[in-house]
Amino acid sequence: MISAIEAAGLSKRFGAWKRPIGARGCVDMRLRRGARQATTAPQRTTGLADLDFRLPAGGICALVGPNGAGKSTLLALAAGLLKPTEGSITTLGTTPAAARERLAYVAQDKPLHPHLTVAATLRLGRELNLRRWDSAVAERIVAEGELDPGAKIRSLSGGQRTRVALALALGKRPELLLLDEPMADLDPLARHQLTGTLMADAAEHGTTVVMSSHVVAELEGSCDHLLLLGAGRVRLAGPLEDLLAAHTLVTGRAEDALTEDTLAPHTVVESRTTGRQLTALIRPDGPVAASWQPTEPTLEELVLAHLRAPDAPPLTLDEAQEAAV
Ligand SMILES: Nc1ncnc2c1ncn2[C@@H]1O[C@H](COP(=O)(O)OP(=O)(O)OP(=O)(O)O)[C@@H](O)[C@H]1O
Repeated sequence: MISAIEAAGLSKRFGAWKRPIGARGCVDMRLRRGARQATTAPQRTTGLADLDFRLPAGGICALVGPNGAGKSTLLALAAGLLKPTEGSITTLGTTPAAARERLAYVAQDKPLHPHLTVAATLRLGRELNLRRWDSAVAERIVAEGELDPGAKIRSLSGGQRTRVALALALGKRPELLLLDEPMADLDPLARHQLTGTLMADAAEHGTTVVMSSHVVAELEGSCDHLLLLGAGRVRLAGPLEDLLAAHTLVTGRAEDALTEDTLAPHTVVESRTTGRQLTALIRPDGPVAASWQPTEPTLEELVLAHLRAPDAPPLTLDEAQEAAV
């Protein structure tokens, strides 16, 4: 089965040259001459470190993680706007550059031509994608936001620009849609309505959608794959149903837990004590002791527990690997 995205040993580091800063905040030439070694040492920031994962085609993948986790970096690599430092990434079974016509990418800052009108922006979208353009969906998204087709992009609010950017992306009728926090500046009603349009359209056309978001509760019920990044690494990856089933949220009396240590056989992702109650997210290894009340976590509980416990062991559930076992 073809993968929407496949990463093998994928790393991305960003380089920057540190300049010595003098007392008044400007570059100090004496420091520059005296400490040549220090002035030219490259400062490397890790965007992604040794990522291995496979995202199957079809369905909606939620890409989550704390600020700086590497979500935007991964989306830009998948879109072919960045090149890996090491390892490889393929999209739709080929290089991101070769897949460019078949994918659409909406960056966090939604770059559009400010001097064009909404109608001219859509016309440009059509001209650039003559073979694939779906004017019906693009015009519907714009119309649902009651945007004036004659309005200049620069006169639109942030949320209205997002709507135009999504209209362009869906109008391209992509096989893979990469969205970087697409709903961040939409009001709750627009968010709800556009999410509905996006999901229905993706389901109808079999589009794979990868969507980064910090609003995890809103992804519940709409995504079927999860990729959780932390510090440039994969923390959780796999079909959402399987990841949820691999975890159990247990609650019990804190004293019982401490004295009996009944959670020891399991992998404890995170545990918290509130008053006399202890709640823990575990990956069970065998039956859970009867003193614990087990429930399946929600997506939000799963993600929050992993965000609170950045050192918890990672878990990747790959459909292909499981089928092979
Ligand atoms: N152009 C760049 N130059 C230098 N460092 C960069 C660049 N782009 C990203 N980084 C660094 O790479 C890391 C990952 O950044 P990235 O923007 O991918 O995170 P993110 O998960 O999208 O964060 P956020 O949730 O805040 O949008 C961060 O440490 C960031 O500082």
